[in-house]
Formats: sequence, structure tokens, C-alpha cells
Amino acid sequence: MPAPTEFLEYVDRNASGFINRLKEAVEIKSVSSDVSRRPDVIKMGEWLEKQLQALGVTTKQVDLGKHEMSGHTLQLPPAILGKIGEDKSKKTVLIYGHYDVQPAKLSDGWNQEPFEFVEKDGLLLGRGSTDDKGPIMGWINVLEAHQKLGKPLPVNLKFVFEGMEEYGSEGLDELVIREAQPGGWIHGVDCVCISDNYWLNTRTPALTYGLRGIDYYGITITGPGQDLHSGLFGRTVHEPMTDLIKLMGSLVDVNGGIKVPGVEELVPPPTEEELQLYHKMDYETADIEAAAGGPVALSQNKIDVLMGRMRYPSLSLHGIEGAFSDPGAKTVIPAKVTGKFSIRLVPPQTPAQVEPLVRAYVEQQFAALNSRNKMTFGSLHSGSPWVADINHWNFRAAHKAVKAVWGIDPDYTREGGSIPVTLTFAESLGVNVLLLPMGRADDGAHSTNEKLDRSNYIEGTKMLGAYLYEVAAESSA
Ligand SMILES: C[C@H](N)C(=O)N[C@@H](Cc1c[nH]cn1)C(=O)O
Ligand SMILES: [Zn+2]
Ligand SMILES: [Zn+2]
Repeated sequence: MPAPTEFLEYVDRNASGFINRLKEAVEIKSVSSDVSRRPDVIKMGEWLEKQLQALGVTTKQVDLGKHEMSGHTLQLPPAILGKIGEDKSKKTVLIYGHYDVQPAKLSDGWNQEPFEFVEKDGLLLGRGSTDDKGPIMGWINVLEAHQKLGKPLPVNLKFVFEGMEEYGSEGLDELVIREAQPGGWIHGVDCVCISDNYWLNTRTPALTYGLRGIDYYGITITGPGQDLHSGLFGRTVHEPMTDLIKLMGSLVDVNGGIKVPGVEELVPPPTEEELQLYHKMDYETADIEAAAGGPVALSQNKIDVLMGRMRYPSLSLHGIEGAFSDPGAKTVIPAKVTGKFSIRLVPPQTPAQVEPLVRAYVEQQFAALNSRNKMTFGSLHSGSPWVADINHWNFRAAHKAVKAVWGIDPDYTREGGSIPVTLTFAESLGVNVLLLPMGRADDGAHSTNEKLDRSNYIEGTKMLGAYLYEVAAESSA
């Protein structure tokens, strides 16, 4: 059942109001990994709950308790649960999204203050515009259109919105497992839809049926009692940074190969059938280079690049806490440094399998340095990979919605990023989960100058609405 014309027209007529809604959301600095921004994350959750309530959604804030971060005990932002419609003759769709964002500073290289929303040249710019505030606002826009038009929604909706996704979704798995039980908030839903990833390129919409998992680690080296003058102490003491750089350098090679024994070996080679899927995707190595903003692809072979993102694990070095990183030339030997890196996991890898391999390797590499410094290794957070069945009516409905709104067939993709709770939804509810991305490959999620194209936001709102109508029309058989 295609989306009614009056819905589609409402979206076009009210585009500027929808953009204002996104502006308000972007300007709340809901950075989950920054201790000082925690009140803003909580404020964002409250703002979102009010938006839902104003559109007739029954909501519940769930306190997820406290957690430790960077030596502080912090209140976790609440999960915002919602529901609208209880018509037993309709399907019930569970929508998930996250209202927290990655950190962003002007000095990272933004052309504007990252939390000041700017609309320019057809782009909606600001931290969180594509990840994941734009898609969440898209769902809210769909609710607004139906309320204002006095039209019933074609399906019942349940919502789970969280504020810790960018920091490993702390506390959420337990909540989802609990609420999936009989009598729980999300028990009995027919399918799940998540809009929190991106097209493979800038022209072809996508349906996504897989995500990589993640294991995020820290290696801390300590030794000196305080930071030291490198002229007075250089070549006289074991230096934490020197040890750390050696360890970090031993993890991955320059072509992306993971040097931790046993990690790559867990992944089976692709079958001929799988290779055909990559052949069919609308993709060129120019797409990754355009999205990356430079000619830096590891291979000029499209299949290698696609498999590198979708079906092989990757190890990335993220940063060093405690290292000198300001402008200038401070001659310091930092006393305590923590190197951060993560491994993106693919089936059948699990964090529980991979973590001991990494720990043993790092310990063995450190022992080989014969350093008198101390090393500690730990996992900061983790999530498992996920793959879904694309032959399900949930995907069929989304395919029809994409075709109706964008006029082309979508690519079927596996995402290189992670959404830790996805597998928990699939397993605890026993239903199909679909990822229906709104943004493009070059949106700059987690990067500088993050944007969502105006057309992706507006047509994306139509697509999310159209998807609900197509779900309603599908037989569950
Ligand atoms: C794909 C999704 N929009 C996303 O960005 N997920 C994050 C999740 C995460 C895990 N640790 C920190 N953030 C990602 O893939 O990095
Ligand atoms: Zn993200
Ligand atoms: Zn996200």
C-alpha cells in the first residue's frame, strides 16, 4: 500500500518546520563520552520525550543507573520508551534510535561551530545531523504529519531511544531483554526498524542487513611518578610513550591486516555466491575516496574495498590519552599514557572470543620490550556483529518504500559500523530487524562538518512513512 499523497504533500509543505526541529535537536550538545556534557545528554532525552508526548505518544523514561567513566561516577542518560496505537488488527513496528552524539570541536577542523546548526547549499550541517538526530526527527516528522492530518498511523509503533550508543550502549541490553518478556513494553512487536547508518555512496539508497560488532580497548603505560623534562631524563628512564607506540604499532599493518594471531583466522573466506553480491552493488573505489576526502583507498578493486568494510574485521588506532597534543613544542616525557584502539568484529567473531587473543598478544609484546614500566590492558566496551535475513517481508516492505520515494532499487549492504543493541533486539524479540538508512556515504558521521542533505532528510522522512504503509500491506506469512 503506497503512502497516501496527502502525507507526502504534508512533508513537502512542512519541510522548513522539520528543519527547525532538527536544528533544535542538533543544538543540544548531547555528547555521551564527555563527562562535562552528561547534563546535556539528559536534557536531550527530556526534549525528545516532550516531542513524542506532544504527538500523542505514551512515554516512559527508564533510569539505567550509574556508570564509571574517566574516573567519575555518572548517571546514565535515560532510555526513552514510547508507544502509539494498540489496534490488534495492525502490525506493531519497533523503532530504535540514539539521541547522543560523538564529540566535536571547532579546532578539529569544522568550518562552523559543530553545535550551531547551519543550512547551506542544500546541506543541513551540525554534529548529529545524520548520526542519529536526523533519522530520529524523521520518525517524529511522520508522527506530526499523521497527527496534523488527522490520519491514523497504518501500524502501531513502539519506540526505544537511548543516549549512550556512542559509548557502547551501557545498560541497554538488560533493559531490552527485560522489556521483551511477556508484559514488557516491547513484547510482541512484529519487526524492528533502525535508521542509523548510511548509503554506500551518494546516489543509491540502501537496505542494510548486517553490522560489524566492536571491541574497544585501552592500553595504559605508567612508570615515572610525574611528567618529566626530556632533557633531564631522556635516555635515562623507560618512557611510557615509547613503550606504548611500540605496542600500538604491533597491532595492525599499513594495509589493514590485523597482527594479533588468531583474529583474522576466525573469519571464513567468501563464497562465490557472496562475491556476486558485491559485484552487483552500485559502487566504485572513487566512492570511498570521495567519502574519505582523499585518494587513500587500500585497493583499487571494488570488491576488496567492499569486503574490507562489510565482511572482514578491522583494527583502528584512535588516540592516546595523556600524550602531548597541543600546538607548540613541549619537551615533556608524559608519565601516564593510554592508547585507545578498537577491533570491528564480523560473524562468527564475538567479543568474548577475541578479547583474550588481544590481551595475550599485548601482554606478550610488552614482555618482549623488557620495560620496567607497568602496562594494564582493558576493554572499554563491546558489542557483537549482526546479520539478518533479507528475504523477510520487513525487507520487502522497505524495498517497495525506497522504490516509491527514490524511484530506484536499493543496494543491499552490510554496514561497517556497529549498533550494539541490534543483535539483542533480534535475539530477545525473535523478529526480523532492518536497517533503513537516511544519510549518504559522505555525511561525515563521527567526523568534521557532519551533514545530512536536505533532500535526504525530507525524502527520507517520506521513505520512513512509506515504509510503515508497506509494512501494513505485507502479509506476515
Ligand atoms: C553506525 C552507528 N551510527 C554508529 O556510529 N555506531 C557507533 C557505535 C559505537 C560503538 N562504540 C562507540 N560508538 C560506531 O560504529 O562507532
Ligand atoms: Zn555514531
Ligand atoms: Zn549512530
